Amino acid sequence: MGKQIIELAHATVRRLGTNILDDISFSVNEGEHVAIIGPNGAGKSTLVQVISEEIHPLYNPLSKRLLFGKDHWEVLELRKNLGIVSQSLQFLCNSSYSGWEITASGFFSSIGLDFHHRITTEQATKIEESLRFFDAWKLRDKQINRLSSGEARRILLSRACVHDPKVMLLDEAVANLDFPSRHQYRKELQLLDKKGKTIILATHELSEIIPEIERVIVMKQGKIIQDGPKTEIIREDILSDIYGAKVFVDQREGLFTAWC
Ligand SMILES: Nc1ncnc2c1ncn2[C@@H]1O[C@H](COP(=O)(O)OP(=O)(O)OP(=O)(O)O)[C@@H](O)[C@H]1O
Repeated sequence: MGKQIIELAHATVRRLGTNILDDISFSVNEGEHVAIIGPNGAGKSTLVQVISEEIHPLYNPLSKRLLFGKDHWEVLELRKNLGIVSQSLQFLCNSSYSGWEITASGFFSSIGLDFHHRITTEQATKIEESLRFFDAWKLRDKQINRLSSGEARRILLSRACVHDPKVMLLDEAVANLDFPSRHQYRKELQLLDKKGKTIILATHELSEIIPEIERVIVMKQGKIIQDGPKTEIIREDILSDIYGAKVFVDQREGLFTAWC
């Protein structure tokens, strides 16, 4: 396992008088993959946003946020190391930018392209490579708001990967995908693993947790209440306790599903 690339200590985020992240501490090593699960409102997206510096935790003398070994980042510089498909980026799908423009905007952490954005020949090559990698080259001229959810998600993944980030931060990236598209998405995650990326994904969909993801974090009410090997956490007794309802778990071909 590689060196530590994300380290959070005592991170608290407060909204409307409530701690929506409550004294969270955790770290991720280079090349490690982590799935974050937990009930609605547990704080999963907030944690992802803290990692990407979309949200800043409250100051506390004990708190720490080290990303790639540094505690201060210029946001655009930090984003070069992160490939993000977050809830807050989903609205990109309602824009009329083409698949190519959305992918290109990953170089600038922008929403589509603006008049001052100049794409170099080298960047154009990377845009094509990223679109082809996610089998989305044929979608390059199509407006994203005219694509299906699965097609749009492939464009968002192309955007997230175009600058060859070290870490992929994926928040509910399979929402609205049909079964074959989920299958395709898992293959895309496995390709990211083969490329040596660190994958951090927040999900309700346990089948998104590909065999290569071995560590699972469970959040509830803004806290991390479990953090460990997948096989020790995705269990009926533990999930039933977390969700407050009888949860059934099945495992097949290295993938889990759960239902109530
Ligand atoms: N801007 C905000 N103002 C007030 N409360 C907020 C704000 N953003 C999030 N929250 C609250 O913070 C809590 C955590 O939200 P978050 O989106 O991180 O949870 P989540 O685990 O990702 O949920 P879900 O699985 O439903 O997407 C929720 O109770 C939510 O209502």
